[in-house]
Amino acid sequence: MNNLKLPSLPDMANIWQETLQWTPTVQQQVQFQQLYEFILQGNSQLNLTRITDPQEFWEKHLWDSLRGIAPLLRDGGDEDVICAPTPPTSLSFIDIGTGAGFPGIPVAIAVANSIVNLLDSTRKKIAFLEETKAALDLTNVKTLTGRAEEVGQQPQHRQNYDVALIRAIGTASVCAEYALPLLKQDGLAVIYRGNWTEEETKVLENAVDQLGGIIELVDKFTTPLSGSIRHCLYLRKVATTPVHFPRPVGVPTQKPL
Ligand SMILES: C[S@@+](CC[C@H](N)C(=O)[O-])C[C@H]1O[C@@H](n2cnc3c(N)ncnc32)[C@H](O)[C@@H]1O
Repeated sequence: MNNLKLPSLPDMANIWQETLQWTPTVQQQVQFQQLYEFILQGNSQLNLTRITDPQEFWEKHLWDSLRGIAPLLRDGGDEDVICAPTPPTSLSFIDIGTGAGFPGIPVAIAVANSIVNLLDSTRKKIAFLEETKAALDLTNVKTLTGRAEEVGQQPQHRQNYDVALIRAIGTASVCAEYALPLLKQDGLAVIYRGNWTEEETKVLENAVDQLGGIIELVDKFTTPLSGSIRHCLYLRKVATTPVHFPRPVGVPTQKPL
């Protein structure tokens, strides 16, 4: 890494608090900044992200990653309240197709009492994430190189995770086929989307049903800086996923459910 002065992320304490009822600690802010700098520097060798402006990085990578897990963290008393990002018990997460570490790394920074597994098929990206993990001292992060279709059939990973996160990987039914086999019974898949319609929910329902899941919530929200509309889909695993899912590499995308 060189010594060039890199831009600083904006201090968004008020917006974190207003939107998630959570404010990062000084250490977490330092880790977010380190992550930003690592990605800016890594971008010169690897195509990690086109989002490099500090405000845009904050909103589209940091805030968006944590907004996806917000409903998981509700205290159950008031449905409208989103509690600080610390689940009551330690959870095991898997981020499928994590790329430069989103949403998995911000989640690992915010939710230090949980283990976050980062899965990607590109070895170079996983090598970059190993360096990031060491530099940020993220002892709760594990990395895994592989295809979701294959990992989902491996006994050490199948039915092994409480929460599967999946952002910017194909259609929602492909995401569901990658995520649901990896979940324990009652586990939750979080699919991050931009636009979403009721018609798409109806199509997805059929795919999710075949995989042993239900659509528990379609959460629509507005991003705090640019005012964009986004959605997160929350799928609950309510039955065992049939053994032939996920189908072999390439089949979920070529013949979506
Ligand atoms: C567009 S990037 C998204 C990265 C990140 N989730 C984000 O939102 O910024 C897609 C990533 O998924 C990985 N990927 C695509 N298909 C995959 C599969 N079947 N199994 C594992 N990783 C996959 C690619 O290598 C790439 O790093």
